[in-house]
Amino acid sequence: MEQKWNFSFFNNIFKLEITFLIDLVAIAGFFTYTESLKDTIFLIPLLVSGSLASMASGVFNNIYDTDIDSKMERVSKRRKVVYRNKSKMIILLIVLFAASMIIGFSYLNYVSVIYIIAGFLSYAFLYTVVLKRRTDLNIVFGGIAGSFPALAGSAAISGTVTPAAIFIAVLVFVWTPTHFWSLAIKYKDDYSSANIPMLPAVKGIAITRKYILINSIFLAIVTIIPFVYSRIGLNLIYGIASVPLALWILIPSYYYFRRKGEAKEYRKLFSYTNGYLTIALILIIISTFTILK
Ligand code: HEM
Ligand SMILES: CC(C)=CCC/C(C)=C/CC/C(C)=C/COP(=O)(O)OP(=O)(O)O
Repeated sequence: MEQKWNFSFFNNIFKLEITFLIDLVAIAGFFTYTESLKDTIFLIPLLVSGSLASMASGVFNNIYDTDIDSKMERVSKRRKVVYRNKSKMIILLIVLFAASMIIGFSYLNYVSVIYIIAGFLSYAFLYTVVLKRRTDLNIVFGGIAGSFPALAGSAAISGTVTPAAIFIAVLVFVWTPTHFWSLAIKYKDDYSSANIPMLPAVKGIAITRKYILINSIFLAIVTIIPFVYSRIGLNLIYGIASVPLALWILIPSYYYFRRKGEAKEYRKLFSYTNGYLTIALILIIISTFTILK
């Protein structure tokens, strides 16, 4: 059947939905450094360079994982395209990453580009090559890939990493296990057949439900830290909103834990995690612009 070149095709190959949320992480990091709208011109090279690097890391992951992806129903369509066009994918990977570096080193502070490179390397190598096939903690440590965009955003103009950008980096790192493990419950059998040691495939769904709840409690605590620790530099807007935001992830995590939710229910919690992070990042951006310090 002829492959349709539509959004879902490009999303599959370049992991575009992940890149969009990664871009929001970088934007939030950026605005923790500057409240001046005249600096927003720097967002263009930051988002172009960061998105190209994120897409390049996704293409690397798809090329490297063709062997295991052939055993997983969820990624079977993507795998066919990548496997049949391996040399084109390698050229694409090189072009995307080179373009990212040219734009980054031409228009951004070099510290910011170093964080973009760190994000690429932590996803492409630390997670994909080193951790993914070896340990059931692969996504816990591999999750650092999503933290580097916050630091890249903060450092875009002057190379400075703000305390609030470090907070965002920590928040995304702690968010990742709830995000992915809630999805991994649905694809447990896929990961078992591909022999990938994702938590539900190794320790079972009951343990994974418990780990998700424990991680969500930890994430809820981290969410409200700026409310009680003003040195992070987020103001009352974020502080007050952080309490319902913490409940946004805590209540569904507890609800599905108690209901002993299976695959389709935990797919809902997965969607909640993306909603949670989107709202958290928007609140952080708003709070950097308001005077309620
Ligand atoms: C080690 C870390 C991570 C792992 C293992 C992971 C895994 C996944 C997987 C397997 C999917 C489903 C893709 C599909 O439907 O085929 C996904 C979707 C997604 N991830 Fe993650 N992810 C990680 C980190 C992140 C980060 C850091 C972000 C953004 C900050 C993110 C945002 C998203 C978004 C927006 C989607 C699409 C949501 C949807 O399909 O409705 N992920 N992730
Ligand atoms: C600054 C910069 C470049 C940051 C990169 C951030 C980034 C793209 C993180 C990716 C997150 C991730 C591990 C996705 C799933 O991979 P998977 O192999 O588990 O998913 P799959 O089975 O769908 O391929």
